[in-house]
Amino acid sequence: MTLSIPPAIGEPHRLLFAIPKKGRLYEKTMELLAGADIQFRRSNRLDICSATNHPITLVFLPASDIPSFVAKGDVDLGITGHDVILEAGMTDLVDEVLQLGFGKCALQVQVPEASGIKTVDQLAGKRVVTSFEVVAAKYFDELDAKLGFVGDNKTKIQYIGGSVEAACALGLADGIVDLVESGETMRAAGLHAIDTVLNTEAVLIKSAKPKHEHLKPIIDLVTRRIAGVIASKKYVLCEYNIPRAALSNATAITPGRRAPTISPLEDPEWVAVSSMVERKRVAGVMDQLVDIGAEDVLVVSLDNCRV
Ligand SMILES: Nc1ncnc2c1ncn2[C@@H]1O[C@H](COP(=O)(O)OP(=O)(O)OP(=O)(O)O)[C@@H](O)[C@H]1O
Ligand SMILES: O=P(O)(O)OC[C@H]1O[C@H](OP(=O)(O)OP(=O)(O)O)[C@H](O)[C@@H]1O
Ligand SMILES: [Mg+2]
Repeated sequence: MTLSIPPAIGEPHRLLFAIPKKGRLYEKTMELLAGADIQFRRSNRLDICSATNHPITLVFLPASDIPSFVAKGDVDLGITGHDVILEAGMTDLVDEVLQLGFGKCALQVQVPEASGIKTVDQLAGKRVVTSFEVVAAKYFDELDAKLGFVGDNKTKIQYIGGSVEAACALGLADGIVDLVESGETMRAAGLHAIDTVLNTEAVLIKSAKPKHEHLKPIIDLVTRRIAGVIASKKYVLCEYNIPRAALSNATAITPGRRAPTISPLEDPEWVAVSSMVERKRVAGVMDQLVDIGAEDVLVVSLDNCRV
């Protein structure tokens, strides 16, 4: 598809694409845009800029503001965390088009290791500090209801904007609800997790009721390109030679996405096979292939692809 020269910002047929302006999602989102060949030059400190090779305007926003901008159709596409969409109460108003494979972490209930609290039932009714007050309130409302806690006996949720892990040591809370990836922050604060509220990763979102129907082709193009970048990180190409007699066993090990490519070799007893394999499975796949007689097993990284 050929796209016309971009008109100026604000012209109606430019796609507005919201990008996290800082934090954990920023670097990976920049890599994704580069992989999708969305080129731009952002002036220092400016939060809006035009792509130079597509009719797209990038808007740099806090990750937590992106769901409501997209839900209202004020921007057409956005990248943010699944957790942020739930916290903003926007699940019904935005479509999560693609899971992006980064920003993976879990929202967990944590208590001081020294507290003796082992279950969320023991924490219920006490003080909980979090940046996720909506999600945490829903979680503890359900728990309080299950335990029959009402009125003053209900769990007290208090919002703070950051450094949530310090709340227990400061005497502000008996437990917290916060994100955990490696667990380093949690352990450094002397906390341990007693339950997982949700798992999250970065997602590409669009409005469930888009304002600009005529932008559908460029939305689809960007979505396909980003899907291609993600697939190229998720898969590798595995190539090997195998005796014809072992081919059916080999293709069971490497079935590919649709089907493996099988090519004849000069030696009629042998064939060459080429197949996409999930990167995280590839070491085990290579072991199995060698076990059934494969030779010259090669693994090739993908720069980009369309799936
Ligand atoms: N440790 C982490 N590992 C992976 N993803 C994370 C982690 N922390 C946050 N995220 C994801 O990134 C989203 C934005 O959080 P982040 O902390 O990067 O933004 P921020 O709080 O606006 O930035 P900052 O912490 O720099 O002020 C979260 O909602 C979550 O989806
Ligand atoms: O399990 P870990 O790998 O340690 O990651 C978890 C930490 O990452 C995020 O904090 P961030 O660094 O964004 O700082 P913030 O608390 O100021 O937002 C999150 O709020 C946790 O504190
Ligand atoms: Mg943060």
